[in-house]
Amino acid sequence: MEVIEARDLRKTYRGRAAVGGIDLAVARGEIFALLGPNGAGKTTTVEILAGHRRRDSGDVRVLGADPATAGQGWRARIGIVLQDAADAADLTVAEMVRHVAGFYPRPRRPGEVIELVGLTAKRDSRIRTLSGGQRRRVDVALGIVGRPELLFLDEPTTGFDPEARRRFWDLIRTLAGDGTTILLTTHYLDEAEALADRLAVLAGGRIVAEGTPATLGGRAAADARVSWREHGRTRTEQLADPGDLLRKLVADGIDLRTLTVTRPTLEDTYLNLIGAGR
Ligand SMILES: Nc1ncnc2c1ncn2[C@@H]1O[C@H](COP(=O)(O)OP(=O)(O)OP(=O)(O)O)[C@@H](O)[C@H]1O
Repeated sequence: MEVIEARDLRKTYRGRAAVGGIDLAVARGEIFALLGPNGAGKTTTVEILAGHRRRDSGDVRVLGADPATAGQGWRARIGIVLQDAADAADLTVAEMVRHVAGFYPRPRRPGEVIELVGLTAKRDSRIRTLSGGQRRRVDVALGIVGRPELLFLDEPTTGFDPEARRRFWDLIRTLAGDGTTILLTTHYLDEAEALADRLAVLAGGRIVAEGTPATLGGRAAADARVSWREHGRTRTEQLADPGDLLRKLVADGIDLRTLTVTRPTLEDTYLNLIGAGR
């Protein structure tokens, strides 16, 4: 059974469609990424699926229940890291994590969670004294402390330094490996590529493409771009199968240190899709 199922999900704000009829299916243990430009409808979608916002129409099942009417027992099974996380004022990291752990029937140990997000050295610091990236790590800690079956992450790594981001990726992979289902939004294409089993690109409230990072938008079948230096000039050719050209270049004795063969990056593909979606 799918952990998240949505059919023809719609939400309008003052006559403007923020989500204009999307279908989603996410299986248990899957990491699913929602990509899309600012205002595409990602947060609205996540908030509806997490039971934080009412939809106008569409069929939605999340962990077997309708998020619009599901109760406390259902809420205890999900974890949420939203964009505008709560302001924790005067509590320390450890106090806050312990406090939130108290809402769940089977929480992780607060010390373990603080360690997982790399905040052990800051456990007794007041949250308001932390840097932006450190506060975001507290948000992630609060999202996972309840040992959720399903975790919603809305731009979770904004403000993370590169090391914290890699550490977060490892954490997400470990959680998914243990069977946690994860729906995340991100503007970092490398993050989507590193983490997502599948992803969907939203533009203007609609899904314009869906697939794996390797196949999205026909990426796997895209032409290769071959570039090399010859007679002091850079030459470039784009072609489906570069085999013959490469053999010829080798036979011609070109300087192989100048040779590159590339396919469109996920970012190239994404930008193409967004352009096409407008
Ligand atoms: N509470 C609200 N009232 C009115 N309009 C809203 C509200 N929340 C979102 N919108 C509008 O709905 C559209 C989708 O917003 P949403 O926040 O879902 O986009 P997003 O893809 O998450 O963007 P971002 O990448 O900037 O976070 C936008 O045009 C936004 O202005």
